[in-house]
Amino acid sequence: MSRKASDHVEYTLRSLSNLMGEKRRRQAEGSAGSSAAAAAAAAGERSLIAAESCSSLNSAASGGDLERAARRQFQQDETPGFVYVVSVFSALGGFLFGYDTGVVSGVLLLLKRELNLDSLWQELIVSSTVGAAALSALAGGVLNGLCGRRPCILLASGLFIAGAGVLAAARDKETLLGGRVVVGLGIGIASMTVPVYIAEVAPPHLRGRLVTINTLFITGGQFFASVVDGIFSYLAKDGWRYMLGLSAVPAVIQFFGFLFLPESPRWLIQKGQTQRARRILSQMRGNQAIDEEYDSIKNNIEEEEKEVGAAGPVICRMLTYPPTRRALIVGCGLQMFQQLSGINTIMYYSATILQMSGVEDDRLAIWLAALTAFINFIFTLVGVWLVERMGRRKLTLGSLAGTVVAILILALGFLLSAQASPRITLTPSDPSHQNSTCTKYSYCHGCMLDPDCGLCYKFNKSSVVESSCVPVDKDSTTKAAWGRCSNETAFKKEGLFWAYNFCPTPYSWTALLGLILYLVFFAPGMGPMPWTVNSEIYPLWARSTGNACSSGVNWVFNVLVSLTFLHMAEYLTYYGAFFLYAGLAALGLVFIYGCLPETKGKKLEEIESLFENRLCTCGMSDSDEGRYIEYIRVKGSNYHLSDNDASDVE
Ligand SMILES: O[C@H]1[C@H](O)[C@@H](O)[C@H](O)[C@@H](O)[C@H]1O
Repeated sequence: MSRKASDHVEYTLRSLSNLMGEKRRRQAEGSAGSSAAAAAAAAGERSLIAAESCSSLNSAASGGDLERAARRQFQQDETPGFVYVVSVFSALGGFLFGYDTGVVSGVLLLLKRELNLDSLWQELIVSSTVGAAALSALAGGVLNGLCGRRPCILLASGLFIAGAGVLAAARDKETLLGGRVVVGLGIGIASMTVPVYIAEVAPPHLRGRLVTINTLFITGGQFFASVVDGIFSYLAKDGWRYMLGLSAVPAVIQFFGFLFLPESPRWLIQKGQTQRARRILSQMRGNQAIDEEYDSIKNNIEEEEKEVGAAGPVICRMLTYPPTRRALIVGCGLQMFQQLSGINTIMYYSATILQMSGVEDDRLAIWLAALTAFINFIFTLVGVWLVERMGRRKLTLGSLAGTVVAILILALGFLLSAQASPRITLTPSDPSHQNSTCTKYSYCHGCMLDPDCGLCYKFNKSSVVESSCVPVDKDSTTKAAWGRCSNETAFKKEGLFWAYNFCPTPYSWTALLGLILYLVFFAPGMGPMPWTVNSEIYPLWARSTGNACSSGVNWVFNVLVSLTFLHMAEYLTYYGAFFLYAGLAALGLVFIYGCLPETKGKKLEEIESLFENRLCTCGMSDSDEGRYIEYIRVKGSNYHLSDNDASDVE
């Protein structure tokens, strides 16, 4: 269709679920209102359905090209590049979230020697950031509601810049701890604000994809951090300053970018700044008329205020109003199960899993850990591609089902390795004459689970011989504290090997296979969907608070899982811990199957209706009532544009 011709085309969007909602509302008012009104609504609905089938037939018979051209034009009109620019600038918050949480493992390798950090301080430096993120994500809800999304993103990037400065210049561990807390505060605010902001500026057919880009930036940040860790690990002195300071660069870009970028139009409408909201909305929608969207946001806000009232703290109103209570349960449940599936222990533990499968060199293990982060990143990209094709529900279910299988393979790998664990044949005596626990183990498996010990051994063909369990060096896990394996260059020359945290067995590849499968399945769905779904399931008045709570839940479970993993591994062994994660992930699968409705393609204002009925409907709500039908009218004829399928309208 030529540009000139398209100028005369009139586009109309209709939503059947709006009409359904209206009908339901009228029915609820049934006894008070007249039955004629309900009949009229039903008649309207029937005629619309009739129009749908007629127009489908019509278009199938004659208007294929015209329809396709109209779709294309419609989409072009709907999505100006500005929406992408705004989304990418906000997603830099996700990048910083990923970078600052990911970079710390490389930092610690260098720092613990330079500043003499004991394990308590190392733990403090890692968990203080995650703990601060949990607190600020919760506080971010109030800030978002009061000041808007834009000031919160600016605040987060300001905190990232300040934190990076403090960390790069730190002279002692206390300053470092302070810097990590500041960065954590930034991460928490960014993690809850960015998805909300993107969801509020994006058009419905692109919303899932654009919000998922934020998670792509998170995993991109984690990957970039692992590469930076690899590069600067060669710089023993001050390398960690560069690792930590580098995050200031994207933070400064985001801060200055956001000085020129707009506030969310939905938040502005809620605050009564309607002129500004209209201006920004038309900037975001290009040539497309914004009246319908504007009216629908405004009506929704007014209706919500009538239904829920404006008195009392938002969280209390959310908990007493069934649809938002249900949405909150789904949102927090998703975030909880994301963390309980063990993603961060997999990421943290990847170097060891890789070592188990035969990678002996420490440096190589760091680079292979970067490869793990890369797989996580690339498969999140697959999620960006799939989210508008498969929808959130199918993608999350498929992803979690695959994740459960992958964790089982991983656990099985550890189990087989434990069973095939080599016997310890030598018990050398401690030169300091102190009784070390290490020499008491008779199998490698016990030695591996003790964080103070490692295995020194030789290979005869492919079996382990002359093995001894001895204390690990306090400064470097790559060698023993004393004995045959205490001098790295000498023991390698003698054909000896040192295994810390793993046992050399023929089954190690099973764990490696489990690790790769885990990331392939987890990254496209369970990684991004909890963030994406949370950004869309709450009505405007509850959106900041809902996202604050669910992000808080994510961070709290993140701390819980990472802090308990090593203890769990000690008490339950590694395979026990992974069988437990598999069980928790399977529980999550049941929860998601029962409770997660499909939100693809729906306007934010329509999603609330998905939670109007009882919570666990096993996805039924996306079948009939929730059907979202868009129409375009081309020169007076109705063309059926999409029926729950935004994929073919790009
Ligand atoms: O969605 C993200 C992503 O999957 C990251 O890789 C993970 O580290 C985060 O904890 C999670 O929230």
